[in-house]
Amino acid sequence: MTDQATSQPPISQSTVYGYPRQGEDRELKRAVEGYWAGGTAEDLQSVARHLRQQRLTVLRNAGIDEVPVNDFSLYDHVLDMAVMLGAIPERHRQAVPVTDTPTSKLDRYFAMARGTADVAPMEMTKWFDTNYHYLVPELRESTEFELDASKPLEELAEARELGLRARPVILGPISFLLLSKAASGARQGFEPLSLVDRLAPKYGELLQLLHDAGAGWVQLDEPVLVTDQSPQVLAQVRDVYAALAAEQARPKIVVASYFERLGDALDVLAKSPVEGLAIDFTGPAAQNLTDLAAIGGIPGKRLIAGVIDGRNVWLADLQTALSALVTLLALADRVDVSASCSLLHVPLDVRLEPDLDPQVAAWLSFARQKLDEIVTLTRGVSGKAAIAEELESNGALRVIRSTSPLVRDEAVRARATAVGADDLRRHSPYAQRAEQQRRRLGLPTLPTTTIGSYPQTADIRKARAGLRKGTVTPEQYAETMREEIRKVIGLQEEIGLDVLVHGEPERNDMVQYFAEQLNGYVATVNGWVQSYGSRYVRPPIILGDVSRRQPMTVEWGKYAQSLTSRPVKGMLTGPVTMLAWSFVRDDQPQSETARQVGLALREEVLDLESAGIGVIQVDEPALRETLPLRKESRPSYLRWAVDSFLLATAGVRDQTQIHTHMCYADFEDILGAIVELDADVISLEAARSQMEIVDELASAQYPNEVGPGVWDIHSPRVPSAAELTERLASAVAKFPSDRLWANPDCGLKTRGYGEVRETLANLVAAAQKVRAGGQ
Ligand SMILES: Nc1nc2c(c(=O)[nH]1)N[C@@H](CNc1ccc(C(=O)N[C@@H](CCC(=O)N[C@@H](CCC(=O)N[C@@H](CCC(=O)O)C(=O)O)C(=O)O)C(=O)O)cc1)CN2
Ligand code: MET
Ligand SMILES: [Zn+2]
Repeated sequence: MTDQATSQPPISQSTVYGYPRQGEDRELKRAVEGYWAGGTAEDLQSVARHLRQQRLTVLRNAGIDEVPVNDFSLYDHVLDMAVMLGAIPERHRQAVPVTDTPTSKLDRYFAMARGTADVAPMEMTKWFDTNYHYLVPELRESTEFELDASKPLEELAEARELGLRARPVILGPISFLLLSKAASGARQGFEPLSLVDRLAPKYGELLQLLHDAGAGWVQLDEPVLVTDQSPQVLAQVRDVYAALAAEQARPKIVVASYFERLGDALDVLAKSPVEGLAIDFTGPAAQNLTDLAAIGGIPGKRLIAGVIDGRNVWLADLQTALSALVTLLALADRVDVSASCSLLHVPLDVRLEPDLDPQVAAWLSFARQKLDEIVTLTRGVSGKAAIAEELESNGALRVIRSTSPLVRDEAVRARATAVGADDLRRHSPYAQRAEQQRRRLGLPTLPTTTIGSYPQTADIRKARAGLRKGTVTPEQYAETMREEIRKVIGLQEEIGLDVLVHGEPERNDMVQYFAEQLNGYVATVNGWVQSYGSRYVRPPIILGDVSRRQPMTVEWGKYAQSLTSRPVKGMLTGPVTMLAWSFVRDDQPQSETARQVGLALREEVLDLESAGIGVIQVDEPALRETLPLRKESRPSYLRWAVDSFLLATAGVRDQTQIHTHMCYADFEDILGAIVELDADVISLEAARSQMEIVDELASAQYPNEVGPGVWDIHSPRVPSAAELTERLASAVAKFPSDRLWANPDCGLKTRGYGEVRETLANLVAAAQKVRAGGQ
C-alpha cells in the first residue's frame, strides 16, 4: 500500500452501531428508577435528551464520521421496536390506555417492560450469547402492525441539529420476527415469521419517513442471520430485502450482522439489492473474511467492517485489523471501519477507573477507547504511514502484556496440566451417594430450599458503599453482614424451610464478588454494562492465570451453619458463569481459563466440606447462554464446560450433596450436558414455562434430583399456596417424587422482604400439602 496525497478524500470513514446508554454516572438508571418512584415524565425525558446529546458529542469529538441514532433506549431496543411497530400485547393496551398525555405512552412502555399490579410483563430473555436481556415481542395471527416512527425521527433530528451525519439503527424485519414469540392464545403452530408480508410495508413506510427527514443511510440489524437458518428463512430474507430495496424514496440500506459468521446468509445478502453490509470480522466471526473473499466480495456495495471487538475490553491488535481492512478494500466498493457490534456490551471509559493499575489500564479499551481505535484505523486505511506511531505503541503494549508476570503463573499452569480423568468423577455413582446423603441430611420428600440470595436491601448496599468510602470499618461491615445472616437464618427457620442458605448479603454480585478475591482477575468500580432495563453489572476482567488466594466464602458459611441445626447450603459461582459474565482473555482458549477457575473453586468446595457444610451449590446460570450460536461449535464447548464444573465439584465425599442452579429456560439443547454435570440436585427455571422442563427431564430419564422452580421471582407478584401446590403436583405427576425438590426459580436479591416472606410460607405449605398427597 502506498501513501495517498493528503488532498484526496479519505478512502474510509469511521462509524459505530451503538454506544453505552447509561451515562458516566449511570444517570439513566437514576432517572428511570426516579420516574418509577413517582418522578415526572419531563424530568426523565430531559435526562434522556441530555444523555443522547452528550453521547453524540463524544462520538463527534472522537472523530466518528457517521454516528448511529435510535441505539439509545429508556429500557430496551427490542421493546422500542415492538412499540414502534405497534406490536403491543392486548393486556398492556387494556391495562394502560393511551391518552393524549406523553405520560400514558411512557407508562404503557414500562408496563410492557415490568408489568403492573394486574398484568404480567413481556418475557425477558438473553440477547444471543451476551449477558444483555431483551423483551420478547408477542405476536399472533391477528396482529396488525401500526408504525410510530417518532423515536428514530426525534433522535435523527437531534443529531442533525448538532450538524452530524447520522444513520438510524433499526432492528430488521427478519430478526424482529424471529426474536418474537407466539402470544398466548395464538393459533396452534402460529409462527411470527408468517407475518413478514404484513410487516414489510411498515418498514417501507419507516424508510420513507427517514428519507424525508434527511437520512442518507439506514442500518437494518439482522443478527439472527448468524444463527443456523433454513433455506426457507433465507428465501424470506431475500424477498423482504428485495421488496424494501424497491421502495421509491428511501435511504440507502446497510444490513448489519454480528457475533458470528454469516455462513449461507452471506451469499443471500451479497446478492440482494441493498447498498451495504456491516459484517463482524472478530472472534468466531473472523471466518467472514475468508467467506467474503470466496464469494468474490460485494462489488458495488458499501462494507462496514467490524474489525474492533465490540464485546471485549482488550486493546485491539491494530496491525492485524489494518491488514484485514486492506484485504477488504479489494472486496467492496468502499470499506468503512467500525466495532464488530454495538458498544453497549462494554463499559464506557477506562479513564473512569482510578483504582486500576495504570499498566493494566493501558492494555484495555472500553467504548470510548474503541472510538479512538476505529478512528485511527480509518486514517490508516489511506496510508499506514499516517498511523505509524499508533501502530508502534500499540504493538509495544501488546508485547508487554503478553510477557507480563501479571499474566503468567507457572504454578497454576502446572496444576492445570496435572488434572486427570479421576479428578472429573465423583467417587461413587449417584444412587450410592443419595443413600448416604439421605442418612446424613434426613430431609423429607419434596425438600424445600431457596436458590441463595435474599433481598439486597438499601441498608446492605449502604454498608458496602460505606466500607468502600472508609466511613464503615471492616469490623462494622462484617457485623452488619452477620446481623443480616442471623435475620435470614431466623426467617427461614420460622417459615420452616428444609435446606437453608446464608442469603449472600456480602456479595455485590455473584461473579464480581469472587473475581475480587481471585488472582488473575481485576474488577472495575465504574465499568457498568447494562444487563436489563435499569439493572447493570460490572463484569470483571480476567487478565492472567487464575488461582485462589485464600478461602472466599467459608467464614460466612460456617457462621450461618453455627446458627442452626438445619443444613445450610454453601454457595459458589461455577467456572462457566465466572467466564461468561466477565471479560475473558483473548490470549488463550476459554477451556484453559475455565480449568483454572475450576481448580480454584475445587479448593473452595473442599474447604467448605471440611468446615462441615454438607450441601454445596455451584451455580451455572450462564451455561446455556454461552452455548455457541452455531451448532457445529457446540460439542467442544459443552465438553470443557462440563469438565470445568466436574473439576470444581467432583472432589467431595459421597455424603456431601452437590447442587447446581440454572435460571434461563431453553434447556433442550443442553440436556445431555446437564446429565453429565452429575450434580446431586439441580434447580431450574420452570414457572414461566409452565413446568415444561419437567417433561423434558422425565423423557430424558434424568437420573438425579431436580428442583423445578415453582415461583417466578422475576415478577413482584406473590403466587398463592394453591398455585404453587398445583405446580408442584404437576411436577410430581411427571417425575419420581422422591427425586423432586420445591424451590423458587432463582435468587431473591431483587425482591422485597414482604413478598419473600409471604411466598416462601406459601411454598412450604404447598410442599406439605403435596407430600400429604393433596392437590
Ligand atoms: N454478573 C451478573 N450477571 C447476571 C446476573 C447476576 O446476578 N450477575 N443475573 C442476571 C441478570 N440479573 C441482574 C439482577 C440484578 C442486577 C442488579 O441489581 N444490579 C445492580 C448493581 C449490583 C451491584 O453491583 N451492587 C453493588 C454496588 C451497588 C451500587 O450501585 N452502589 C452505589 C451506592 C449505593 C448506595 O449507597 O445505596 C454506588 O456505588 O454508587 C453492591 O451491592 O455493592 C444495579 O443495577 O443497581 C443486575 C443483574 C443475569 N446476568
Ligand atoms: C442468576 S442465578 C443466581 C444464583 C444465586 N445463588 C442467587 O441466588 O442469587
Ligand atoms: Zn438464577
